Amino acid sequence: MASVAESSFPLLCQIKSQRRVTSSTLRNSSVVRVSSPDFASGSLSFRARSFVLGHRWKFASCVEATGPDSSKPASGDEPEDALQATIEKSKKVLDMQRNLLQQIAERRKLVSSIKESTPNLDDGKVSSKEEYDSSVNANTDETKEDKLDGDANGSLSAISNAKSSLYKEKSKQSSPSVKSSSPVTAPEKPSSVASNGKPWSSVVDSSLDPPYKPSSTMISSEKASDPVTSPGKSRAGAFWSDPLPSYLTKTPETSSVKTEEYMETREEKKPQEASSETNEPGRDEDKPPPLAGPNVMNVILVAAECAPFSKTGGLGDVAGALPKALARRGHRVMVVVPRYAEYAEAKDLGVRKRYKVAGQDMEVQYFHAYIDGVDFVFIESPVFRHLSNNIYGGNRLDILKRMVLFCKAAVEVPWYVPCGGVCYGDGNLAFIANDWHTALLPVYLKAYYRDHGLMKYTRSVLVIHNIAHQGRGPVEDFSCVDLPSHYLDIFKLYDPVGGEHFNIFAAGLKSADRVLTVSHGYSWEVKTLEGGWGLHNIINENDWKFGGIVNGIDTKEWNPRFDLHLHSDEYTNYSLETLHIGKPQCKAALQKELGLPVRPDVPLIGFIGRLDHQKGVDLIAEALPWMMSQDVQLVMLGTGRPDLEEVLRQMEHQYRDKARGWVGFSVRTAHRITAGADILLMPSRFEPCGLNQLYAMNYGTIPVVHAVGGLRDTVQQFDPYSETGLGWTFDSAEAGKLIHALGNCLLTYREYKESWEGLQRRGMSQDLSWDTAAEKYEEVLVAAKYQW
Ligand SMILES: Nc1ncnc2c1ncn2[C@@H]1O[C@H](COP(=O)(O)OP(=O)(O)O[C@H]2O[C@H](CO)[C@@H](O)[C@H](O)[C@H]2O)[C@@H](O)[C@H]1O
Repeated sequence: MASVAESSFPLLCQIKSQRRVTSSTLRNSSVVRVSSPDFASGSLSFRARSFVLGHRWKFASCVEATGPDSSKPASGDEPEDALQATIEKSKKVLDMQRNLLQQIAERRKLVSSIKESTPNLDDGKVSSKEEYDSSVNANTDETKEDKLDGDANGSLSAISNAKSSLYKEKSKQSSPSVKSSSPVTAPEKPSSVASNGKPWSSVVDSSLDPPYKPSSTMISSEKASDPVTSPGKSRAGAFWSDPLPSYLTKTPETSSVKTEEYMETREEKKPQEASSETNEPGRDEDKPPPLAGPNVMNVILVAAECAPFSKTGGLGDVAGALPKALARRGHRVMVVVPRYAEYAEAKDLGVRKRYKVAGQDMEVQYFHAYIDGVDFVFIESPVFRHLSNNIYGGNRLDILKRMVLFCKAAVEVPWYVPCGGVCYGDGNLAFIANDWHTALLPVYLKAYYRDHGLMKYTRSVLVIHNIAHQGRGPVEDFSCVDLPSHYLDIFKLYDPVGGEHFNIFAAGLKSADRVLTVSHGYSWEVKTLEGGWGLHNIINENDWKFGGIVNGIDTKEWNPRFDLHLHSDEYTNYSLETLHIGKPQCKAALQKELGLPVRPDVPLIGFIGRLDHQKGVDLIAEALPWMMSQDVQLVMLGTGRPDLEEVLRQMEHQYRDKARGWVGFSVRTAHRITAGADILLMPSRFEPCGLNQLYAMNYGTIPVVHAVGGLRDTVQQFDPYSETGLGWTFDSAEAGKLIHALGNCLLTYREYKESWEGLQRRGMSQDLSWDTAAEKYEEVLVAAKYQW
């Protein structure tokens, strides 16, 4: 075992000898590390008590040490000086006492936060299991195959159906008329061609933040299906392209899964009224969040993508923003990401290392940039080069090898990469791995180090952004991951159709010290047969270390006040105070840019996202005839499945006067749609968190969403009677439900202007920043740190 690890990791031997020298230093350097064997076996409350008692003892010693000194001869000549000295000493004692009391209070807070972040340690686990069992039992009269639905990519529509009978829409408005409205008289002649005369739907723009150049990016639909030019699609299934087992690809009739418990876990939003200056979005930039104090840790987030350097979707956004929020709390934070391209900010650190991947020697280099308080470390290797637009592309084994190399190099970054001249080291350190791509990291941490008594104080947290993608393959793939043979078992997962297979996410979930997902709703869903995509049993077995934290947003990047993409082409920045002027200006600019009639009165509906089954694009397609019969405009931006890209092209072709389909990946266009649209549609079949609805609300754009996963956590249904809520929700992934919700939304837009403005203001007034979520991450990291 050791020989496998040591042959692959020369560092291992090196560290072993170094550790003998440094372990005591490291132990002492940890702010609040509990390293004694007594503490390790003790309960949290015991640790807390011991800490407090320890301080009491110290305090007693202090009092003794600072008490009257009998060894000093009494001097009758200087009674005042002696008195003064005693007073000074007493003051010092009081100060120390105050300090200690404060520390004790902080300790208590820490202990209670640890307890709160491990609510399922005892009884929670049981209730959760019961919840799960009851959900499964509720379906016993259906076969597994009857319950699940999917397309070739294994997307699952069961969740939405499961919720359908349970979440009663609170709509109090009349259903929309589905009759065609009279044709719109356009003040300006609509045009479905871009300035170069090409149709918008044929534009493929796959650069991260590109200037729009339609003429040079025109491609045929065949080319659009090429993973090289369709980054979003490749993420959805290019790696594990083998079809998912049929138990994940059947449709449930209905499901009677109980959601009461789920509803309880949902955090209600408490939107504030948005009249004051201080409520403006972006204000939180001025007010740093509270510092982590004694909880300060070294944190290394490892992800396959990180905005703005590399991005195919929400994972990139999270990897770009969460670390900054953690750094703002005072943690030392690093992001490790592959170097897919040359990034001007990143400099070669001159460190070279070699790793064996499936028997092949591979060299990596490390590039570094320090931005917004965060160390960004880019791992350079020929296997990552030029993959910016195809991060998850290539054949299964190629991608597997890339991720093996990446995780092997990333787990050693704290030893080799001197950021600001100093390596992070392994004391007081936590890794945050993300999705299956980096799920090998917790396994390597364990197999190569902790099993050998190394990196004992390093913890790993694995975050599930989308459980539908798992790193599946045949069992033989185990030979590529370079682990001792007894590790094979944790990768094996039984599949009713394909039998036993190799599953990277399964191994990561078992090995990580903590597991998180990106919303409360999704944390419930992944424990169910329908939402767990075959991993629900593992998650339920590890419920004690599992939780959900709703994503935040980068309020610098996605803020109408500062948005750089609104600086040109007649767009403008705006805030709550200038919403009346700024948003209509952005809408007009968007209509103009898209070649749609510039009409302030027509509701402009947007959609942004990967074109796949998850995002419910087919539901929009089904609802399209009704939508196009209304006096509305629609713009859809996305890339992915060729058939759905074709839907966008067809839509634009058929409804040239009111619809635009932008096939491609354009960050700038995403920002402009978010600012210029009145309504954002998100009919996702499942949505672990969803960021676009959060961005939309921050821009005064009203979300209409399928109430599932994070969408349900974050979009509270509008109630016209109490004038509360943030948008419209519908309870099952059906076109009819979407039409109903959108119809109510359109009615409010047209007839109830004040209600509409209230919705906008409530949305914009929320604190959607990462600061709140970062504090919760911190609690989980601290809990992991004290977990033995
Ligand atoms: N064609 C295009 N052009 C430009 N930008 C585009 C685009 N298509 C998508 N985007 C952008 O990509 C991001 C997508 O965010 P989502 O939350 O919808 O992510 P996704 O499903 O990829 O991620 C998963 O991870 C995230 C993060 O945890 C979860 O929120 C989510 O539910 C889960 O499915 C947004 O910033 C969006 O603007």
